Amino acid sequence: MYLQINEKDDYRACEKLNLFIQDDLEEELFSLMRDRDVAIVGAGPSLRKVKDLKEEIIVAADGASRYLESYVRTPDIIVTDLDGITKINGSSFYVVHAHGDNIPSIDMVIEMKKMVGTCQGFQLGRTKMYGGFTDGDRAALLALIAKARKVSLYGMDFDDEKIGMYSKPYLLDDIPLSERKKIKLKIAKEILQFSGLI
Ligand SMILES: Nc1ncnc2c1ncn2[C@@H]1O[C@H](COP(=O)(O)OP(=O)(O)OP(=O)(O)O)[C@@H](O)[C@H]1O
Ligand SMILES: Nc1nc2c(c(=O)[nH]1)N=C(CO)CN2
Ligand SMILES: [Mg+2]
Repeated sequence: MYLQINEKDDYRACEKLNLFIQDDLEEELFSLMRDRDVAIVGAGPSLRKVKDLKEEIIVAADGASRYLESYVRTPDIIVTDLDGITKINGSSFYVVHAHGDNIPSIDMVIEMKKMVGTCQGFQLGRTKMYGGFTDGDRAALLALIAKARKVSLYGMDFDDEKIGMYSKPYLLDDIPLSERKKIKLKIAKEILQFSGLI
């Protein structure tokens, strides 16, 4: 089993996302995290143990944003490939990742007040590439690049046998890891180890 990522589709996705980007808000995004204590929150099963966060800035990885909005506080930043969220809130800064498997969902960015777009393999126009693979490790690298004072991880369960229920809007409970998700989490773990964050 491998991920079967289609480079041409990734390119098309990046082209589409770039068409939606009017202003380059990268500096505004970085300034939210610079010299701040930043919490990066993933959607692993341990997310439901997060009751409050002391960090000044909360960055949610995709589906984790739905839990945080309901039970903790609205994330300052949401890093998403658009399949973990169902609606756009008016206050978070969105970092949207385009790839070959989310091309139709890219339309959702129209509603976002503040957005930076990222792609993989190609950097076109105003899109960015900060490194990383899954929304969680991409969010963590973003905080490092933005020069956060301290980066703390929550809801990141790379060795768990389960995918957390907040990973997708249609899940009602944690579910066993699929082969595809296992590979994705292995890549994410290696990136975070290489970055010295775990
Ligand atoms: N056991 C886990 N289950 C789900 N997410 C996890 C787990 N452990 C860590 N995470 C992190 O939480 C992040 C958010 O989860 P989510 O499933 O919404 O991510 P995603 O990157 O959008 O994945 P997908 O490829 O399924 O869209 C992941 O990107 C991953 O980095
Ligand atoms: N084409 C494609 N690219 C990706 C995908 C995916 O499902 N398809 N998932 C990712 C991590 O969540 C990162 N990149
Ligand atoms: Mg997702």
